[in-house]
Amino acid sequence: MRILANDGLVDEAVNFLRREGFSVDTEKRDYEDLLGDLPDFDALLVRSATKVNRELIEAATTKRGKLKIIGRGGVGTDNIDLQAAKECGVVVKFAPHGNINATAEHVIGLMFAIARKVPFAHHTLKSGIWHKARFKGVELQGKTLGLIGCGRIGQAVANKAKDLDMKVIGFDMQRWMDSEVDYMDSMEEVLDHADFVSINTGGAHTLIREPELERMKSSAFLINASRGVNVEEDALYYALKNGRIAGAALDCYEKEPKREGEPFTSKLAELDNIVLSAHLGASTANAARKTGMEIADVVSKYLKYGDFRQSVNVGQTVIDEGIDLYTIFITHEDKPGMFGKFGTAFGDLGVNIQENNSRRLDGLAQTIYTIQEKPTSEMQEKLLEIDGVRRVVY
Ligand SMILES: NC(=O)c1ccc[n+]([C@@H]2O[C@H](COP(=O)([O-])OP(=O)(O)OC[C@H]3O[C@@H](n4cnc5c(N)ncnc54)[C@H](O)[C@@H]3O)[C@@H](O)[C@H]2O)c1
Ligand SMILES: O=C(O)[C@H](O)COP(=O)(O)O
Repeated sequence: MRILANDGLVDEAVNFLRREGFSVDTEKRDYEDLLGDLPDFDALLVRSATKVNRELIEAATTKRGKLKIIGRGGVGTDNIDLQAAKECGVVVKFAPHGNINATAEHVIGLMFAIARKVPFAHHTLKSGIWHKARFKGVELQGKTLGLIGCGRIGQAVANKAKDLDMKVIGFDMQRWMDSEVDYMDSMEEVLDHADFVSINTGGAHTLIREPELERMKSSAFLINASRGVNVEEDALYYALKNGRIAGAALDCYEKEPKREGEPFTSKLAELDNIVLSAHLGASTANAARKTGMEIADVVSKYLKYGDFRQSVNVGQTVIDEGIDLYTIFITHEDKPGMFGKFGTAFGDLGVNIQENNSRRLDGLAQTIYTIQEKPTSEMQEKLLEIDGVRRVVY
């Protein structure tokens, strides 16, 4: 099977996939080339740069199109049309663990950068001018960090901030046990009290507009290493220009260039109370290795064994399907044709099969069918009539 890694993949992951028997192509394709080439690949691996829209997915899944899975080497899947993939029978998986620390460290780094004005001091010294009084900063110790979104990355930021003697408050609809976060009941409460606000929700919603910026302390800093869309850039521009808030540090933007070396334009860059980085949260060798290995592993497992774990557009397990399910256990001879007969028996009884799992016993097989109807004695008898079936229980 063929895998296209369109946004790069560490050598270790490429080698792993080759050892697993896949052929791996890492040559980056632009959109037009992808449209033509993708139908010949079984899997597409991307980071955030490649936009995988409906047109591309449909083109790759027409009758002869082979695309079966899209793997996102990272967390955010907002660059992939998950619904189109679902409609076309393409599973999307992600690899959310490898870049937690890298991103959390970047958030803390951005907080220091904006609080101590390091980039501005660096810039003036590089241009040959000594400024000391102008770059008086603030310390993080004793300040309140307010997290909007307290998931994997938010929690990691909270732990690091605690080690810096910060107070950590946060808002999330889901609360982690044993968290360093002092949970608030609303985002507004966080905005009211925080000296540093860090967005870590991801997703496609705009959370910070003018009213939210108005609520923040005038001495507060906003950090966004989540997604550009989470903060309305126009509103942020005016809040920074008018001194409504003290500063901001951004890693993500409403519009991001797709390729290395492309121009970046934003009026935010005119301001001198903002620090900008080019979506660098996950850009460490460690994160690339961990994330690359993670996505290679879960994509390989889908193609080789039909394993749905770490899927984001379909249930990872039957439990996630959200419907009433029942199990029926069949011990049978391990020979060809058995599953066809089981399928026919269930079909004749009008029973919809959700999933079946099977393991070899000594000379026999143990199969569990997960079905959408409650098992009955009629079902049991019909299955027992099949030649080679030893036992049926439910
Ligand atoms: N800058 C980077 O390079 C970089 C790297 C990795 C991840 N990210 C971004 O960080 C995001 C978070 O990653 P994660 O692994 O922590 O994801 P996660 O799913 O573990 O955490 C996100 C949390 O945000 C919460 N949330 C969602 N909407 C919310 C809202 N309106 N208000 C409050 N909470 C809300 C969710 O309940 C969840 O707990 C990713 O989705 C991605 O967009 C950026
Ligand atoms: O969602 C993510 O994992 C981050 O935004 C990282 O994106 P990248 O892999 O393109 O650096």
